[in-house]
Amino acid sequence: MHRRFLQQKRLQSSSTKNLIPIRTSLKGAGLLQQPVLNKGSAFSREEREIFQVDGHIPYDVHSLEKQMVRAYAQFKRQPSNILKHAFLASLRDQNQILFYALVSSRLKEMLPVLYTPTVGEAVSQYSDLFRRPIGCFLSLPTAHTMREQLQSHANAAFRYKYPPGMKNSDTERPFDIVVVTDSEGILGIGDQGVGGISISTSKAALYVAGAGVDPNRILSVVLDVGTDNHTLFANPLYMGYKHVRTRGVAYDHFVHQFMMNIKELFPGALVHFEDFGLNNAARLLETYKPVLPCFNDDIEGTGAVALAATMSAIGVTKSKLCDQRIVVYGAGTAGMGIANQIRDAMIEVDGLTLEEANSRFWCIDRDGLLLKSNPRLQGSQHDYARDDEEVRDWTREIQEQPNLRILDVVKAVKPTMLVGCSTNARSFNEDVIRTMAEHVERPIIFPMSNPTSLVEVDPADANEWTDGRALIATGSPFPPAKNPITGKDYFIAEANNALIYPGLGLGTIASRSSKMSKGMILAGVKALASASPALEDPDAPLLPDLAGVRKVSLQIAAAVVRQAMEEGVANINLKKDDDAIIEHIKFGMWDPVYRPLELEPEDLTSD
Ligand SMILES: NC(=O)c1ccc[n+]([C@@H]2O[C@H](COP(=O)([O-])OP(=O)(O)OC[C@H]3O[C@@H](n4cnc5c(N)ncnc54)[C@H](O)[C@@H]3O)[C@@H](O)[C@H]2O)c1
Ligand SMILES: O=C(O)C[C@H](O)C(=O)O
Ligand SMILES: [Mn+2]
Repeated sequence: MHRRFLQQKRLQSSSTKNLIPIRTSLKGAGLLQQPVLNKGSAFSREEREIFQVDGHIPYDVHSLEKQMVRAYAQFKRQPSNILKHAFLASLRDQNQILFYALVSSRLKEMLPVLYTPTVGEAVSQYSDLFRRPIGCFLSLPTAHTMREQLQSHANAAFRYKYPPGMKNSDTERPFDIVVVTDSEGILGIGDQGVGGISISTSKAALYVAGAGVDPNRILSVVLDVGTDNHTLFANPLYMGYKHVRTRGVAYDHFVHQFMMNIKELFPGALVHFEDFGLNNAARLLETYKPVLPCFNDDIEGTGAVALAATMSAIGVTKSKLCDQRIVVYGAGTAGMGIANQIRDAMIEVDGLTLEEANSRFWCIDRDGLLLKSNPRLQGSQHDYARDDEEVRDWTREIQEQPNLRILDVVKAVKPTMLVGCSTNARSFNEDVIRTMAEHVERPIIFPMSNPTSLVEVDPADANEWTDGRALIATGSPFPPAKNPITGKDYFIAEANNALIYPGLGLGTIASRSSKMSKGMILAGVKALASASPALEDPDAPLLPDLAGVRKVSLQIAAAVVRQAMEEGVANINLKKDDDAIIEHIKFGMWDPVYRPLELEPEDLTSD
């Protein structure tokens, strides 16, 4: 049995996998309405006859390529990015293959529409633009039937049925990945109530387009516990639970009920937490890490991509991680995630002690520089809070500031690296950047806040104020900046977690791991850093282009699988050999191609 499976696996591991027929009993209008199976004008003559599609569609048969030409022209005709986003959502709802084929073929152009920054608008205008629901809406008042609601999604998810003898992707659990948000901290735009579903569906789309995860094996969820957003309350069209945001015991109970249902109904599935609020994100991750495979994209994904960009930058500056003096501006979910990830790497790579590594960071939040005397410190902030004594050594001019702001800290610390996760637009002003650049040859500057309007500094400005010396990475996509000295374009690395989470997720599910460990994340970071264009050319971007994420994801996933096997958390029977690992991952990847359709045998006999 096992040998036969391996033989089939070998047979199917090339592109022939895409030619395995799918069995269905759907016909006619029913078939056209199933986005997973619908081919629209691409149903072949034979399929049209067998599946009674004739009459439901114009006569001519079109290839997927021709359909993409038409869909792209329609996309281009949409007058704004938000309408382009809505167009793509409709396409996804009609024909899943065409949607992913189009998006994958033009990732560079489509990503900013499908994802950041446009997804921010899609979330905030969700109730106004609503057409058809995609995803799973778990609302607090209907918590008593949560299990049935999740089960109903599992039942409704399309499952491929391959002919006997072929591997069936319908394995023991209905979903491999569950992307969930409670919408309290969407990007930098805060509480967005039920509209947060669009961040979940958008992150899910990137697992597919960016890493080849099967779209039918991802569940996108919003936990609707109410909202404190007054604009949403004032909107008569608002579609969520109109109630102040539930907090405390009732909130924790609801989240716990959700997590326990996932564990029981979808055993081993990876839970991807997205855009939870500051008071919950780290706490929930810590609570559930030991319970089931889970991952917080804003903490771990952002930390991971920032660490990869940092490794790449220190390759250019020819320095070590432990040589960096790092100012983190905005000590929240993402800021602390980044500090923790870089700090842990200083320990692992450079052999620093925890204390030594912590001492390389100066973190600033609303109250200014985090000091040990501050009674409002929370979570990881305690690790990085500076001794009040230290500040007493700073110049009188700095000490006399009411609370230490970014410019004061930059003057005193002379950082090599400045990271922004504050949502405070344009806070890295000319003074801050010029002061930093006075003391360091190649200032490393990562304004990470999203969407575009919230960026701490426009990379074009940072580039100009540093005479083109800055090594820059941003959270949202930006056009290249001109080097004021050489006149050459400097391409800005997009340090968005989307460059790494799809690969981390793919590696975790491909290894069927019982968790996503720190070691697995670090392995993924190293794989991403080793794909940096700046390794070859110091004037090239610090990270590979997000448009090439699918290729990078495979390398990241392979590193993750290898590490999972080494740590003994993987649940697969595979040789620890790079080719075997890559082959195994590729085998499980989903491609947007039309597979031949075959009628269920019972339908054949009953006809
Ligand atoms: N590039 C990426 O991949 C990526 C990933 C995650 C988050 N982000 C971005 O980072 C930003 C923060 O996200 P988060 O999830 O950490 O939010 P968060 O609310 O958890 O943290 C924001 C922190 O900034 C602080 N802050 C706000 N205004 C400030 C000010 N004026 N001065 C100093 N500190 C201030 C807040 O007190 C809070 O601690 C968002 O814009 C988000 O889009 C980017
Ligand atoms: O969603 C993004 O673009 C990245 C990140 O998860 C964020 O919250 O900003
Ligand atoms: Mn996020």
